[in-house]
Amino acid sequence: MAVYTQLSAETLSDLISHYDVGELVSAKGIAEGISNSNWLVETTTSRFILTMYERRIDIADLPFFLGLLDHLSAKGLPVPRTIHDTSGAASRMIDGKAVALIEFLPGVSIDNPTPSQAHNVGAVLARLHLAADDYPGRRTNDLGPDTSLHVLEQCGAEALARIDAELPEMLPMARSIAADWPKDLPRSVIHSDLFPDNVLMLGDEVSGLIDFYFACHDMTAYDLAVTHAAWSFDHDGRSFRSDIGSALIGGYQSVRALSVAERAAMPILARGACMRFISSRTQDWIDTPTDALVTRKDPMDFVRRLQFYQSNGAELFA
Ligand SMILES: Nc1ncnc2c1ncn2[C@@H]1O[C@H](COP(=O)(O)OP(=O)(O)O)[C@@H](O)[C@H]1O
Ligand SMILES: N[C@@H](CCOP(=O)(O)O)C(=O)O
Repeated sequence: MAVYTQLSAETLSDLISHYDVGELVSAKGIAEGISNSNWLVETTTSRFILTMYERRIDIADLPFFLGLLDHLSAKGLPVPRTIHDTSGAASRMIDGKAVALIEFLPGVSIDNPTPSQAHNVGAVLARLHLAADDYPGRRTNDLGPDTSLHVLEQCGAEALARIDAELPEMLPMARSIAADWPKDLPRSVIHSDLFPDNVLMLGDEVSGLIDFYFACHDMTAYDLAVTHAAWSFDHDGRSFRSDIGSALIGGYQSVRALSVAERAAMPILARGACMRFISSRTQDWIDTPTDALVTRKDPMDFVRRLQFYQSNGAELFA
């Protein structure tokens, strides 16, 4: 579940009265997601998503995230635009927490993509990179390979072994990824968390890209590597779907060709992408009480993916 905060009907009505969107009809908490509280809000004029920012988001970054939604949406990407309140503000505060109202987009998240769907996800990711290139906002990636290494070192080998006997093996791996991380590849604003649950689809078409709250400036090929790792395996990372991986990269390259250097870097970028999710999931695993109303995500799902890339990355991206 992801409704961390209960909002009364009066609070919601009062909030909606600050926007030019009609009157509140209903607000339903959305179970999906783990970081923020989300409600599907219906007013007398339309449907919206109301997000309350709860965890991992520095409120100072909100103008970057919300401005990016409007920038990409204005360029024709399937990205929700933000609804500004009657004073022109893209976010408001409720009891010390920031909230934003954004456009509701149709579509469903896909668990088992077809190659055609994966192709279209790859293509829209490349369009996103091209469209974001002139976005004036700046935000550095604070979840790069040095952070992954630091997080795992802070947890320590003993705590890692308590989660899984194989997890401590990720410490030397994280060191080598951080040491060899490429630096001179093309950059833009990247989504950096384009998992299936952050893509809405209608049939084969991508109808929505959501959850830009890890977006930052970084290497575009790294974003493709994150997306490849998130889409091309079954749920627990035990089996690789080569048709999906190829379709994703083919779709990306139908819009933006990878350079020779980007292609050569894909194996380490894919390992680094896995390490980023191993480290955040490990940290959450340790920090989240077992009785919390949030389902913890297993870091081992991405250890298996990383091991796959370690063994097969060179041929896979050749
Ligand atoms: N603009 C949108 N249009 C339609 N549904 C949305 C939109 N934004 C979020 N959702 C729904 O809310 C859920 C959680 O949103 P998300 O931004 O992924 O939350 P979290 O940051 O907590 O992971 C999504 O899985 C989707 O069902
Ligand atoms: N995609 C990440 C988790 C990030 O959480 P989100 O709900 O904000 O997308 C993972 O799978 O570890």
